Amino acid sequence: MPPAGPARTAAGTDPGRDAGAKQAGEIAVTGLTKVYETKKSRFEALAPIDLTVGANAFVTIVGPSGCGKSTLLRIVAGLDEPTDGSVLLDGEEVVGPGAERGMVFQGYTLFPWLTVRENIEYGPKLKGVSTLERRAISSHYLKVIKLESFANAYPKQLSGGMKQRVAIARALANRPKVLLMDEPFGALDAQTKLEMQELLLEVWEKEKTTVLFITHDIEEAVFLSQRIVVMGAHPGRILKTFDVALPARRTPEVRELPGFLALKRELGALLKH
Ligand SMILES: Nc1ncnc2c1ncn2[C@@H]1O[C@H](COP(=O)(O)OP(=O)(O)OP(=O)(O)O)[C@@H](O)[C@H]1O
Repeated sequence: MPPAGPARTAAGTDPGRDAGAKQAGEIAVTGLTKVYETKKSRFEALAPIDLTVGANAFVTIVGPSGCGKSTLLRIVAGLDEPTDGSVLLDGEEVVGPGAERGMVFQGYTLFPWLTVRENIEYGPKLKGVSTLERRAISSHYLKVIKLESFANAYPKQLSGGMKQRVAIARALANRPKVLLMDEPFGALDAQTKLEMQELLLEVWEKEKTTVLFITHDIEEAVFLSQRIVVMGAHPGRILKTFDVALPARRTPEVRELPGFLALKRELGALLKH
């Protein structure tokens, strides 16, 4: 896990954001390619990709299995290198993992030997943030994810949805400008998934973090996103981008709107080919 960013607030204030915090979080991917090469084979995973994700935007990538979604996200995270092209975060080239980019994956990546609170405080602790400030940060995010009463529980005592809430809080505790989420709700049951989607939107509105989100679930993409990027395979490339013209506040009723259903249908048809 990347090290934490500096905590900029004193205990007792809202450590989510403060006036001095650096905002923004614009991702600019330009001419990005990825070729996996061995002595015997050459596989073009990503053809040139150009994609801008504005600061505080919520952008989702959908596409068939193997089209390179995770590869693209890993390169944006700095966990993998592009073959060509670049990723800029607020104009600065991404050359490795960094605290300003938080990751949440499908698998539960919590430390089983740490409590929920200790998991959330892990990043700030690595960075040398004082005990008092760490406590303020974890208390804030425990509230954000609505798990205050589980602060001292261990991951094995939590349900799948609760674990993913902690994973989100742990990423946020590093004060990232960007949250990179790779199928974070893919392993959850249908009802928990819906609850997590609503919680994530609440968190996103509150924390003003840019979100780049991968999913296989078209309904999830339409419900969450301001913009949906559809990728195709062989090689991985962007087929089409949709701006989601739905009310900014995504209440459950939004799922019944004609515009919601029409976009879901259009995406479904596009992904069938
Ligand atoms: N380290 C690697 N070496 C060789 N090929 C790889 C490597 N990592 C990924 N690939 C290939 O690159 C392609 C894109 O993989 P990637 O995991 O990015 O796809 P994806 O769209 O995220 O798929 P899924 O939706 O199934 O998770 C796949 O064909 C995969 O086999």
